[in-house]
Amino acid sequence: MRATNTPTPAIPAVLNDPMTNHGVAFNQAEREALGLTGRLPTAVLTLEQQAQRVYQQLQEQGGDLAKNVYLEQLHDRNETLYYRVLTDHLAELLPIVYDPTIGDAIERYSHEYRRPRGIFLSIDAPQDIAKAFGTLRLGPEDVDLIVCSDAEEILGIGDWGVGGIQIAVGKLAIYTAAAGIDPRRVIAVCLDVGTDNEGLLNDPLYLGNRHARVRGADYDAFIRQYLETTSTLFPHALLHFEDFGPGNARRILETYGADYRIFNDDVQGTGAITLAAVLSAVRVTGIPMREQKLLVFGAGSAGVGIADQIRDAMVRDGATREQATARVWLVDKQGLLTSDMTDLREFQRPYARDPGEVADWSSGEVISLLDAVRRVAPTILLGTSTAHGAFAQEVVQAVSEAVPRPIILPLSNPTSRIEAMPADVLAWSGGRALVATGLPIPPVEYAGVTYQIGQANNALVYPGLGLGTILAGARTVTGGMLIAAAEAVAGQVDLSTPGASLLPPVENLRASTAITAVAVAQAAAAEGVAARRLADPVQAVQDAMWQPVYPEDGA
Ligand SMILES: NC(=O)C1=CN([C@@H]2O[C@H](COP(=O)(O)OP(=O)(O)OC[C@H]3O[C@@H](n4cnc5c(N)ncnc54)[C@H](O)[C@@H]3O)[C@@H](O)[C@H]2O)C=CC1
Ligand SMILES: CC(=O)C(=O)O
Ligand SMILES: [Mg+2]
Repeated sequence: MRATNTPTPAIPAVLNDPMTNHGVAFNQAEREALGLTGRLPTAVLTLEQQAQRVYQQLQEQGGDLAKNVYLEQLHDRNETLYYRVLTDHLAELLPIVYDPTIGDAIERYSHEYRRPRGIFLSIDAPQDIAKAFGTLRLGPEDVDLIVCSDAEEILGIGDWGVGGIQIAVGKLAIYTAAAGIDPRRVIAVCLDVGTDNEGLLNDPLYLGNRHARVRGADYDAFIRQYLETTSTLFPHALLHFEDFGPGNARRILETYGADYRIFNDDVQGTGAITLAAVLSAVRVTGIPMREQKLLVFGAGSAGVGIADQIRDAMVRDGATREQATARVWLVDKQGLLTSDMTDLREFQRPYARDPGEVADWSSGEVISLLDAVRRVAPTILLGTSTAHGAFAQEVVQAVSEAVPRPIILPLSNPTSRIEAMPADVLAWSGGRALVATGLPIPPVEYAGVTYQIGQANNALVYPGLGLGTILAGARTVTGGMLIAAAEAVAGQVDLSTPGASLLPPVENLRASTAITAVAVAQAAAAEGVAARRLADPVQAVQDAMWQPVYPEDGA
C-alpha cells in the first residue's frame, strides 16, 4: 500500500542529474535559485577542492575494481567532477576506468549494478529501438558519437552479454577525457542479443536477455535496423562498434562501411595504433617497411585488421599488393592458415598460404607458431590470440636468432591473456626486441637500460580519430584517415634514447590526441569525405574540446 502524507526528503532533480549537479560547489545564489536552500552542507567548495576529496576517497578503496565502482558512482552523480578527476590523473586512472579493470567490471556487471547508464536495445523488441533513443529527448543535431557493443568478444575475455554496456561506457569516458568529446553529446549502447555464456544464463541476478545469442537473419536485421535508426535520428553521429565477435565485426564493417559513418575500433583503431608502433620500430631497425615480414598469432578481428594496415603500409613503401600480401603469415587455432582449410573466415583468405609452399614445415600435427617462426623468420611477431604465455621462451629466442631487432607485440588484453610479459621478451631476446603491449606496463630494467613499454592500445588513437572525424563531418572513415592517425601518433615519438617507447606516453594523451585529430580532419578533407573544411584545424580542435569545468553562470 502506498503511504500517504509521508514527508519524502526527495533529492532535488538538479542534484540527481549528473550533467547539472555540482553538489557542494553550488554557491549560495545558485542554491537559492535552484530550490536547494538548506539541502546541502553550508560550505561551498571549488571544483578543485571537490576533486581533492574524490581523489582521497579513491585511494581508500580496496582494489582496482572497487575504484572502478566508486568512480562509476561519481560518474552517475556529477559528470564534471568525474571528468575533472579522470583528466587530472589520466595515466593513473586509465587502467581503472578502462583496460584492464574494465574487464573485471564487465564480468561483475549484474552483481555490482547500481543504476543504468546508456541505452539497452533487446533483439526481442527490435520495434523499440527508436522509442528507446526517443527517451533521451535528443534532436538530430545533438549527438556526435554512439558506441555500441554486442559483447560477443569483450577484450580477450569472451562473451559477457549485457555487461558489455560497460565497454561502451569505458570507451566513451576515454573519448571525453582524451579528446574532449562533449559527454552530453554521446550515447553508450548495449545490443542485447542474448549470450552463450552459460555462467550468466544460470546466474539468477543476470540482467540481460536470458537466452542464447541470436544469430543469422534475425541478428542481421537487428543490426540493419540499429544502423538505419541511429543514422536517421542522429545523422551526424559517428557509429563506433566495439568488441563484436570475429564472425560479425568485420562483416558489419564491410557490409555497411561505405554507406554509414561506422568505425570498428578492434579492426581499424587497433590497426592504426599498431601501425604507429611499427612505423616507430622500423625507424630503429632500419629495415624498410616494404621488406618487413609479419607473423600474426590470433587471426581474428584485431590480428587481421592490423595485418591489413601493415600490408597497405608496405604497398605505400613500394611493394606491390601481391608482394606485400605474401609477406604476411597468419597462425590461428588450426596452426598456420593454408588455403586448403575449409574453416577459414573470408577476411583470412587473402593471407592463407599455398599448402605446397609449406608442405614440410610441420614438426607435429599442425604447423605451430614455433614451426612458423622458424621458417618465416618474421621481423614482426604480433599476438592478438588471447592465449596467455603463447610467446614462450623458445618462440622469442627463435625470432631473435633470425632477426637482429625483432618487433614483438603481445597485444592481447587483459593481463590474464597477454602472450608474453615485456620483461621476459627483453630477457629472452637479450634486450634486442622492440616491444609494445596492449596494456599499461611499468618500465623494464635490463642490462643497465630502462625500456619504456609503449601501450599499443587503440585508446591511444581512437579518441583523436573520432574527434577529427566528427569535426570534419566526414561521411565515412577512410583508409587515408587511419593512416594519417597512425602517422600522427608515430610522428610524436622520440627514439633517440636506448629503450625509448615506440608510442607517446599516456601522460600526454590529451595533447597527443589533439595532434591526431588535426591530421585526421585534414585527411578527411583530402580524401573528399569531409562536409566541413576547417580554415584553422589546430584552433578548431582546441575550440571543440569540452573542458571539465563548471559553467560560470552555474547552469
Ligand atoms: N591492444 C589493443 O588495442 C587491442 C587488443 N585486442 C586484443 O586482441 C585479442 C583478440 O581480440 P579480437 O581480435 O577482437 O578477438 P577475435 O575473437 O576476433 O580474435 C581472436 C583470434 O585468436 C584465435 N585464438 C584463440 N585462441 C588461440 C590459440 N590458443 N592459438 C591461436 N589462436 C587462437 C581465435 O581463433 C581468433 O581468431 C584480445 O585479447 C583483445 O583484447 C583487441 C583489440 C584491440
Ligand atoms: C583494447 C580493445 O579494444 C580490446 O582489447 O578489445
Ligand atoms: Mg575492443
